[in-house]
Amino acid sequence: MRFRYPHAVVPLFSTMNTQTLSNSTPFSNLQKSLFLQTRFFQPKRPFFTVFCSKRASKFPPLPLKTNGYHGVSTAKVPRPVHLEENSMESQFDILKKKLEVVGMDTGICVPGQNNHLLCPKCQGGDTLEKSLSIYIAPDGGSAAWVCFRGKCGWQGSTQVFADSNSYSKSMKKLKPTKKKRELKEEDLQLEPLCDELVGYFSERLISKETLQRNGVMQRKYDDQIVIVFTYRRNGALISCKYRDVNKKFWQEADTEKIFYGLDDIVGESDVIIVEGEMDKLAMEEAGFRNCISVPDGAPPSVSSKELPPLEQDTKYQYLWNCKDELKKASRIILATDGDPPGQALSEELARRFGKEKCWRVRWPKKGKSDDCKDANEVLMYLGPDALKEVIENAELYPIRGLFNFRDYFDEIDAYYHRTLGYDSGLSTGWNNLNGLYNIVPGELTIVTGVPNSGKSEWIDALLCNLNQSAGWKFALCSMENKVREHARKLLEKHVKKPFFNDRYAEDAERMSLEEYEEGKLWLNDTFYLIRCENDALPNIKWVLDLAKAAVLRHGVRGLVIDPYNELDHQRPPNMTETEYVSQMLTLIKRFAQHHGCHVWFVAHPRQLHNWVGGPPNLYDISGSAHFINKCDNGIVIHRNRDPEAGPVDQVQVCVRKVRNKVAGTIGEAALFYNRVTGEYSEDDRKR
Ligand SMILES: Nc1ncnc2c1ncn2[C@@H]1O[C@H](COP(=O)(O)OP(=O)(O)OP(=O)(O)O)[C@@H](O)[C@H]1O
Repeated sequence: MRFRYPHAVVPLFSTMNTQTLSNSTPFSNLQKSLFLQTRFFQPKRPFFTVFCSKRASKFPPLPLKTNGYHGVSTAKVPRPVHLEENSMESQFDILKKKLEVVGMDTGICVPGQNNHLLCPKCQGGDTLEKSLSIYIAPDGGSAAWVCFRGKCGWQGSTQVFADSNSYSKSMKKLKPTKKKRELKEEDLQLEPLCDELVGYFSERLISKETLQRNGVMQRKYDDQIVIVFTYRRNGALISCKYRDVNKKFWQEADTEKIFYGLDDIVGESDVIIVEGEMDKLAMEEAGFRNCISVPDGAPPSVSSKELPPLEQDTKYQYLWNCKDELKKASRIILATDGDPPGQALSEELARRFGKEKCWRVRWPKKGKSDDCKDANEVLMYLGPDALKEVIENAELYPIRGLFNFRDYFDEIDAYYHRTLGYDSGLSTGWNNLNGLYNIVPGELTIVTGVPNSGKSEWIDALLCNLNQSAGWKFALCSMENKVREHARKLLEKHVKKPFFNDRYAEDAERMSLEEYEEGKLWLNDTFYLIRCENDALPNIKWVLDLAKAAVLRHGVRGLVIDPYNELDHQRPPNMTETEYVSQMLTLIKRFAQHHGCHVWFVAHPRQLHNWVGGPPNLYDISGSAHFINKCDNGIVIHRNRDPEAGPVDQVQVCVRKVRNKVAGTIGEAALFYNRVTGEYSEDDRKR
């Protein structure tokens, strides 16, 4: 069926659903039944058929665009190369001729201002009112007009040349002069709903009482009948929205856009907002009168732009022009459609109301898989109690960056059921450290100790253990190690044999060539080196960028930065070292958490005066107390160098800070260092 809009109304350009009734309701035979009833009104035409345009004019038919007349002048009229001084007059003459063709008496018209004429469409009604306001551009090249009579509302525009500059100017000029029409019910010839329409609503579970209380009417256009939703403020008619059998909507032109049902929310603290009049009526059936509907549907998507100033927020003026009615509203329940445009509308409304004031609903399932899409569907498929439940169970509108624990329940469940992996930490491989220190992905461990205490050796041994037990791979940024020496140390730990048969190997058997070759493959597969090839010092950002690449490309689970003082510290002159360290550790922690990568960061203690050989304190780390403040774990590696105090190969692993009690606690454990292979063991007999 073809559908045409009358002159006095404008189609809704929103994404409002235009499905046919038969598609959108469970009463598939409804449309058919309505058609069968057509004889009641017009024997030969279907009831609710297309809506005719206004009665034929005495003027020749004009090609209509949705907003009125455009066609006459938009034909491709060749534009003169240039216009002479007196061209304005000639343009204006052409324009006047065009306007006369559509019945305007332009004798008194003056360019550059609004002129008031008798409307050729409605002839000014009984009072012969000069209701047509026509603005003619100062250069006489274009005109735009509107009839302010409620019953007419004819509007249009024309221009002398298709690409006339003055055209857009005159259109703009007309806009502010468009005053909102005051509707009179008697002019619109609204009628109470006929029994058939009441029946149609009752099939959608909307009662006659609800229809009457909400002023739902009907209107005849020649031989057509459509539903009329009356938009009122303080009881006065502000606008009308029409709906035909095909679920096509249009509105009275040049009327103020307001929420439907506005009077129902005056003084209410809870306000429900829906996306259509039917939903507003459905809410009433579920016991909620404090509900309003937006007047013109939903946008296709959320705007990526900043909110415009109020006066430029044209699409949402209906939200700004009811501040009084919304004065008491402290809770806005957004119950727009469940489809993407409906959700975009919710977001746009929430942006304007303030998300902290907003709630949202979840539409329940109507069948095995499909969700209800709006309030009327819930009413029809599940009944009023279900709709009531939907509103009562409205949840807080999400605010970016503000969460509740429910948002994380999946993750917390996985933590509880230990399916996340290594949440209590991965064992270091030394049983006597199990209660003290375990490796949790995404944490930062600071390792310190006096020079030569074995910090680097112990970390290397730890990495070998983690690789052996869990297959973890690592990125190494070890500035003090030559690559070949670092390879030797790691291979010795892996093969458990010395690299050379040198003095340090004592009488231990050297690793064989096969063991060495196998070891090389393991080395290559397990460690990724972050090094500045030009002898420059790496800065932390550079290191973390490469570590990120190692995570993404090779799946590394750990990063070693050894040591802090070998990084290139580009500390700005106005920044203290404390501030600098704080920022650097924030970067490292962010990297660790984001990539679930454990970071070991080696930092030296400052020069200790009066040092008597004991392990240093974490607060002794050179640079800043932030090392201990910001890390998740703090470990001091210390070894005995006094033969009289005990075995000199004994190493103390002093766990001085553990933030996560699941992963360990403060304490100390002793390990024994095997000088030949670089291995550490908890049992001195294994040396
Ligand atoms: N418990 C130990 N007994 C004997 N020698 C050890 C022990 N621990 C480490 N070493 C030796 O000390 C040397 C330095 O070890 P390592 O590089 O791990 O120390 P470090 O604390 O990292 O030193 P620096 O702070 O200078 O970087 C190595 O030659 C290593 O073999």
